[in-house]
Amino acid sequence: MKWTDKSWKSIETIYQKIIEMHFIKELQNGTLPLEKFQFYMGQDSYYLENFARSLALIGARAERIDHSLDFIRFAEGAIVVEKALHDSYFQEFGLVNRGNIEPTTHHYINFLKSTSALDQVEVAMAAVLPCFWIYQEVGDYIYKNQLKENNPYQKWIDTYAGEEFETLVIKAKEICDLVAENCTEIQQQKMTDAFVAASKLEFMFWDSAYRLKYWEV
Ligand SMILES: Cc1ncc(CO)c(N)n1
Repeated sequence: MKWTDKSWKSIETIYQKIIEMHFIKELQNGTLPLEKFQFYMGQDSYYLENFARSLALIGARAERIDHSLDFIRFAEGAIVVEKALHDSYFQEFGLVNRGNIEPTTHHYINFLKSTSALDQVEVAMAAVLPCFWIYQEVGDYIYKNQLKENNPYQKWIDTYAGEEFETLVIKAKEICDLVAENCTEIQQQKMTDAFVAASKLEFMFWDSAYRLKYWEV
């Protein structure tokens, strides 16, 4: 079985929980309170910036030069999406600035950066894969199950349900499968562990936005 198939099986229950989340359901039918989306956007701006830094690090560390190019392009893509948040979405949704880095974002971006810097590069590739794959699955899921026209969050949904994003996800999955073939069982398990940890953090990222989870002290 491919590493990606095996690893998706191990996050199937996390994925099911994600699509049942209040945040996702309300994003889907357009009833998500603005304040929660604003919190999410501000945090996502920090997330995307640091996701891009992690992707660039992986690009620098990849064994194969074509994989370096792919990851450098992924990094560029994340910066372009972050720029779109700042240049248009912030204004459209009435966000003045992105605020501070709140606890879950802090956890997630530091997990990505430390994994990308210090762990085996194949493990780092596995750690960033849920950022692509879960968003594509969730984007497609929302797109197919929309309940309402004139959803204020439509543009956000289209970003991740589109073909352009799908192409990136296919590439990121292919690279993980390819590099996993040259890994030992133990190394492959470490890849899966990183994939599972990032998937849990994806859940927490939406959950924290729904709860407006700020630092308490
Ligand atoms: C938290 C999070 N994960 C993944 C993506 C998609 O790259 C995003 N925009 N935000």
